[in-house]
Amino acid sequence: MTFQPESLDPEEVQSRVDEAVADNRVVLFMKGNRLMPQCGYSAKAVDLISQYVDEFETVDVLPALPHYREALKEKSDWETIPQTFVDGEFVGGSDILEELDERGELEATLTGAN
Ligand SMILES: N[C@@H](CCC(=O)N[C@@H](CS)C(=O)NCC(=O)O)C(=O)O
Repeated sequence: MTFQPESLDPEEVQSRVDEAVADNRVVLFMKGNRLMPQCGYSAKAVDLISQYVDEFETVDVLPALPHYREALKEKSDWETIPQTFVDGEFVGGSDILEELDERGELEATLTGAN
């Protein structure tokens, strides 16, 4: 059987991004998935988030990378992957997650705890 990559057009990707951000408190757009990240930055973001929340959504951008890059940039004004959104708001990539963690602010950012 031949493997057929998923074919996604820009509008489909835009609505997947909108829905993922709207429907999940914490969502990480990444390369690969939680179990098999395909980029060190995505792996770092998974590790940082997993310290504080068990349940979070991940979206693999690799099946349509150029479309996801554009759709995400529209929302976040951020050029690179990974991208984390919490409660509908863009939080950052892996460096920003790390900075928040070093300042002791990541848990509260992810959980809404004060
Ligand atoms: N410093 C960035 C690193 C992220 C990064 O440089 N990502 C690269 C490699 S995964 C990227 O998105 N490149 C553009 C692309 O692949 O479209 C962060 O804080 O997240």
